[in-house]
Amino acid sequence: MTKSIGPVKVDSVDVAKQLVEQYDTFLFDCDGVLWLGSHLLPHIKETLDLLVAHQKTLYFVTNNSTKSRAAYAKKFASFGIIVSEDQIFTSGYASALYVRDTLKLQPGKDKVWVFGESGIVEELKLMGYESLGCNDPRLDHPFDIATSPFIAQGLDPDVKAVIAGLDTKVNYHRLAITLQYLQQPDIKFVATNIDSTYPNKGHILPGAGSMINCVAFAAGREPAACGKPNPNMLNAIVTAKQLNRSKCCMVGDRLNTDIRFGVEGKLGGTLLVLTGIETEQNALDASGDHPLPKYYAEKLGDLYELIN
Ligand SMILES: C[C@H](OP(=O)(O)O)C(=O)O
Ligand SMILES: [Mg+2]
Repeated sequence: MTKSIGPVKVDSVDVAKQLVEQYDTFLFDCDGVLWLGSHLLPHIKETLDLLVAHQKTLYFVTNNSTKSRAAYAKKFASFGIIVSEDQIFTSGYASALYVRDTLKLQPGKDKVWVFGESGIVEELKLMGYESLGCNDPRLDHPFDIATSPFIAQGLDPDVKAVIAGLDTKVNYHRLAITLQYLQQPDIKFVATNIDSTYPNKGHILPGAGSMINCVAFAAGREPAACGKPNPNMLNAIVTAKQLNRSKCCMVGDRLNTDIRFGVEGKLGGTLLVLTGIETEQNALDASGDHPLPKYYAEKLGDLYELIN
């Protein structure tokens, strides 16, 4: 049996051209690949333009649920990159699809408690679901069991699911009320993604998984996680866009989400970039419990810098 070679570094024109030529569709993770927060990484626009010029199809698949697909399209536009909403898939959208298609909650009747940000609320609203929690300003007040309106009014009986995701306004009030809903066994527990951290401007910050685990631990429950590496997210994209998995390449910065998503999703290839979470040592370490990428590069912009 031929020994499979390890990850190939994209550090020459030949390898860069080989990678680009063998796939017709590229699925890009966002945080740590395209940008770090509001900082666009080097030669991203040039690389995406180069791929489009080579008739490649591009999609963007992010576990960051804080923005809706429409808001992400605006973020791309702020960098001068024109991307349509239907090229963008977020873990908030994947979670709303799960509520609609798997949990089959009734729009206009069943409500969702959101421990997360507006990206989740906006995707649920597009499907006709009312959300509670999230940006409700009453949750910004320090929790006091004697005065919390959520305790005084009691739980909303129409809430049939909790969606938990990255919430940069997390506080004890939000944790306490989310737990009250999760203590109801009939209320379904959905998580957008499991990322323990996410990269932002040279720092590694607590990710959705860190705060979701807080309420999961308190409730003694495990959520259904909808983002990468959940194959349902990839299946939804492949079906919606009629993709040929063998001609797709997943580009990401995290091994246990992006690269696992691509490898277990049987995509033709994967490219790990080292501008986010992982190091070159991690990219080559076969002893971990995660698959290794087919290719890796210092940054995505190397494709442009090598080929151009
Ligand atoms: C890290 C992740 O975003 P992604 O890297 O999937 O765009 C997230 O923000 O939790
Ligand atoms: Mg990322």
